[in-house]
Formats: sequence, structure tokens, C-alpha cells
Amino acid sequence: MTIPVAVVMGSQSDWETMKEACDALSQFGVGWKAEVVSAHRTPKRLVEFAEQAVDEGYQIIVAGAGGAAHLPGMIASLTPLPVLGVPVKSRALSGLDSLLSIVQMPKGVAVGTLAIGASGAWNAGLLAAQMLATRDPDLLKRIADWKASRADEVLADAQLGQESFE
Ligand SMILES: Nc1c(C(=O)O)ncn1[C@@H]1O[C@H](COP(=O)(O)O)[C@@H](O)[C@H]1O
Repeated sequence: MTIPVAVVMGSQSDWETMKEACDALSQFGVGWKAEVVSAHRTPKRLVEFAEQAVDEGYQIIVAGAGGAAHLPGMIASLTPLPVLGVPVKSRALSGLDSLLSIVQMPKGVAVGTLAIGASGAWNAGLLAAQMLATRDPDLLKRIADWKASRADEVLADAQLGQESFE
């Protein structure tokens, strides 16, 4: 059985954020494998990973990095698979540096960029599941059911109170 989603990150310190993507994938029953791959620190490993991703059976790559976050773009330059980029919150600039590094790709090399931090990572997992669901009716139904139950939860909490004096 092949694993459809690779979740990679520039450092082990990104795991607390990036495990959110894995949690979302697990919630929808989508297999994932997470590992540290750095464009800066382990460039040969990066090339090897990106060039072998199709043969490994991956269908989507979620890549998170912080600061000078070149990882998602470099992976996208080396594979035809779709890459979802997660800007990890950096200490110095709160992730704005990560966001701008990931989102401003040159025409012809695409990275789908999510929001900064844990919510963006979770949404990357959700989006990866939604992309896979276009060819998987059971997965599509699980996501539709989850969205409906989320809406019910929000509606249940929507009434914040009222007071009448008549
Ligand atoms: N942005 C990159 C890349 C890369 O883009 O290849 N490799 C590591 N890093 C980032 O450096 C930050 C600090 O890493 P350390 O906590 O290991 O010092 C991490 O957020 C990581 O994603």
C-alpha cells in the first residue's frame, strides 16, 4: 500500500506545527509520512527526495519551513507533483519571512501557500485530502460529512444570549 502524502519540513523544530497537517490527514483516513528535509542543510537529500517522490508513490507533498523558507519552492522545482507550502512561524519575524519566501514563486513553478502556523498546517492536510477526494468518492463523502458536522457545531454555538424586558 503506497502512502499518498509526504509531509516534509526544514527542521525537527517545525514538527509541532507540521504535525497538524498529519492530524488532519489522519482524521480523514489519508496516509502520510513525515520527515525532515532541508534545502539549506541537506541539499543532496532534498534533491534525492524530490526526484524520487513520484516513484515512492506520493501524490501530494506538504512542505513546511520557517524563516528563509526555500524548501517548498525547491521541491516544486524538482517534481511534477503538487506542493502545498506551510509558512512556519519564525522567532524573529513571526512567520512573515516564511510566508513571503514561500508565496512569491516565479511564474511556472507553483506552490499552493497556506496561512502561517498551525492552522495553515492543518488546512494543508485538509486541502491535500480534498485534492485526493476528487478521485475517491468515499473520501469525498467523509469530508462532506465532516464539513456538515462542523457547520452544525458552529450553529449550535452561534446564539450568544439575549435579554428582554417586556
Ligand atoms: N527554512 C528552512 C530550511 C529550508 O528552507 O530548506 N531548512 C531549515 N529551515 C528552517 O530553519 C528554521 C530554524 O531551524 P532550527 O530550529 O533547526 O534552527 C526552521 O523553521 C526550519 O524550517
